[in-house]
Amino acid sequence: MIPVLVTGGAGYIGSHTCKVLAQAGYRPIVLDNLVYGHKWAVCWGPLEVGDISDRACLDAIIACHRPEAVIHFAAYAYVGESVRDPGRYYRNNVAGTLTLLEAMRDHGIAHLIFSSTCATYGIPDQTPITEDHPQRPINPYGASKLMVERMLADFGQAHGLGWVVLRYFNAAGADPEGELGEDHDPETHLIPLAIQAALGQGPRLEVFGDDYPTPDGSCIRDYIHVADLAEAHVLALTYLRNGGASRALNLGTGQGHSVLEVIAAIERVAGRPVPYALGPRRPGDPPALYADATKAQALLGWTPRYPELDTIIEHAWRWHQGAGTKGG
Ligand SMILES: NC(=O)c1ccc[n+]([C@@H]2O[C@H](COP(=O)([O-])OP(=O)(O)OC[C@H]3O[C@@H](n4cnc5c(N)ncnc54)[C@H](O)[C@@H]3O)[C@@H](O)[C@H]2O)c1
Ligand SMILES: O=c1ccn([C@@H]2O[C@H](COP(=O)(O)OP(=O)(O)O[C@H]3O[C@H](CO)[C@@H](O)[C@H](O)[C@H]3O)[C@@H](O)[C@H]2O)c(=O)[nH]1
Repeated sequence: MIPVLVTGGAGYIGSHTCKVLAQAGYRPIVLDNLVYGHKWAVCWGPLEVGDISDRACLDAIIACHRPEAVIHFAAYAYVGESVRDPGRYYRNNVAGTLTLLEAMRDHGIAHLIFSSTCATYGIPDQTPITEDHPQRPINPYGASKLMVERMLADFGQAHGLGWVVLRYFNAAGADPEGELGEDHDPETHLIPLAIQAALGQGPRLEVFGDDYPTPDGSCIRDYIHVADLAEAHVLALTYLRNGGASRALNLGTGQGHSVLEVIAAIERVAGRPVPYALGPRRPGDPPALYADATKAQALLGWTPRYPELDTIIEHAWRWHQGAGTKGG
């Protein structure tokens, strides 16, 4: 089993990726400070509780497990909070990643896969968004991710680090086998909030804006199944290990769905209404974001297995309805 260090592997996308890594013959070593992650979500290898900005901790973990590569999920990812408290984002996402990169350099770890985001594009000039679209983030969260992308390019030039930057669109859904799911606290994402509203486990959903220049007036996003994201990481690892050149790749289905379409899909899947109210726009929300993900398909041989919105929601619904959260 090839050891791979997975920072943030107790979180939503990281835990799903560990499962697929293990199935592909890797040994995921999770490093997570458990600020947002869950112990119960680490099932396919050891959990090291620690922080990416703790150099001594990184040195000890790397010396002990000798990972061949790093998959780097650990970050804070609340857009609104990043506007109110940018320092928290630059310190954790940028400075923390710098500590990780220096440790990798000093220990001779040559490959890194990084969780970036469509939020680095800001408000797009055109959709679908291709990787060469200008990156003009409109909030500190997106800016922190773009800064890391720049650091990776520089570490590649100077130290020969090989990297794949994966720019996810909207991660959604849950493990098709029901072992894992989305359990953010606080939760801000549309699909879990709408499901919680349908289950009576949360307040009525507020639709952020119905006056956007879109067919039904609500925002359009590209929802990508978390299991498909997980698969892309394993393929990106294979790509780097086979000598592939460093690249940034969009991960999405290429299909946009409006907030009102998502609500309708949840009502269809759940067979019950989603209580919601129309509200004002949320500051910083671009009207429409969806990916041109043909590069990831061409380069990694990646094709989403669950591109249909109803399937994504079915898996999320099953997760929330069953365990809800394993943490209780
Ligand atoms: N969820 C999305 O739609 C989405 C979209 C684009 C990009 N991303 C990026 O993907 C990654 C994973 O997102 P997620 O939704 O799984 O988030 P998450 O919060 O569930 O997972 C992040 C994990 O990182 C851990 N962590 C944070 N800071 C750490 C630190 N300093 N040291 C060690 N562990 C730390 C947290 O405890 C958590 O378990 C993040 O980098 C996020 O920015 C997510
Ligand atoms: O209560 C809610 C929550 C969301 N929305 C809308 O639903 C869509 C999706 O919102 P959300 O699930 O919050 O995700 P985004 O804000 O689209 O995702 C951003 O936020 C992520 C951080 O978690 C980033 O990493 C992504 O790249 C970035 O696109 C947006 O149009 C929101 O306006 C609502 O109408 N009501």
